[in-house]
Amino acid sequence: MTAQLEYPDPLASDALLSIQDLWKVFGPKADRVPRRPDLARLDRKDLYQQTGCTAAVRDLSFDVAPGEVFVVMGLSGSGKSTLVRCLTRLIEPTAGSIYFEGEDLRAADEKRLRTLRRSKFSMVFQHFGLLPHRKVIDNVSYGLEVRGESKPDRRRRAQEVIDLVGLAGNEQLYPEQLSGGMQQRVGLARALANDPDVLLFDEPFSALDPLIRREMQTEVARLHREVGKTMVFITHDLSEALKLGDRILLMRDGAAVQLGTGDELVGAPADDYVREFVRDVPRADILTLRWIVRQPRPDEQLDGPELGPDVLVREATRLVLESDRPVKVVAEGQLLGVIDDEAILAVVADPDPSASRPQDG
Ligand SMILES: Nc1ncnc2c1ncn2[C@@H]1O[C@H](COP(=O)(O)OP(=O)(O)OP(=O)(O)O)[C@@H](O)[C@H]1O
Repeated sequence: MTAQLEYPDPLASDALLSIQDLWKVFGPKADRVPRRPDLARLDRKDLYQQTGCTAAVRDLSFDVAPGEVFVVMGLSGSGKSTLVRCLTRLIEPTAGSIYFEGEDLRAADEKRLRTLRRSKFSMVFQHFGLLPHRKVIDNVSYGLEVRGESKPDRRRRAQEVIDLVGLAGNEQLYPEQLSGGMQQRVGLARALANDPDVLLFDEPFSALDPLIRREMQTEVARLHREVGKTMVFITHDLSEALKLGDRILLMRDGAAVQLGTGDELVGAPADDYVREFVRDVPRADILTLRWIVRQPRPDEQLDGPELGPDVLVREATRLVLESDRPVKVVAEGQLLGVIDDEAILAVVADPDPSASRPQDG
């Protein structure tokens, strides 16, 4: 199975965000590029040579489901920041449509957009964007102040989210008195204070050192479990994408290379570019038994232990290797197939992701 790019129908879908045929082209007479197939199909270099334009976002279509963590991943310059800014029209798209809760955002006027940006979306930036002369509590409640909420309401809500992100006790400090990780917690608290429908993260942890970065990823995963917000999360870091993303959109030169779950990218890379991207991922930590189950042979005894298809290969390794019979993979009482030592070792020991193929069911 190769993960498919999705082409959503905003009227039919229950997506929170639905993006269709979205383009952002920078340069002279940019709007001719999406309209003219002879220009639209040029690669980055040729497009620039012929028109002086760069397509930062190139014909993207995808849905984000309510409650989903949707990760946009790609190397520097692949168009991630431009894409996330197009979603709320902080950058005006050149072509395509954006539906949010069924509303056509490209038809919204500036006043409506400001209201939406203030009440429905919150952004968390790489460089925190905190106000240096305001204490933590006042940074967190700033958005509520802009919205005109009363002081007691602001304080109550700010304290709630400060507690939620683990900043209690630091309310009266100024940003410069905090470490990078703590400053980003303030950024998170500020984003949550507005109680938005969607949190947009633009490489929020890139400036943090690796240990703090991992801690913050765990924090975001926990917050997501606790508050269940829809998140669009931009990163160039594959392990971060795999850790956080329900689905991952991999971009290259503005275009979608693959959209799928982490295990789809790792187990069924759409092309050599994705294969190279995921080459060093420990596959046993990402692939589930679904990817390596096979039909039993007629002579095989089917009285071995049972596991579900969504168990990670790493977690199943010991049981499978210790069992003298094939382990059965069972979902809802139905036998999907079996796993043997060979299948496990192929994933644990074989670095080539093209070796695995998922089984249906
Ligand atoms: N205002 C602009 N004018 C012209 N070109 C731009 C502009 N903004 C972005 N670009 C170009 O669009 C492409 C995508 O940029 P973008 O910043 O969205 O990528 P990115 O994946 O977010 O990269 P990074 O991680 O380095 O921020 C790049 O080639 C960039 O040079």
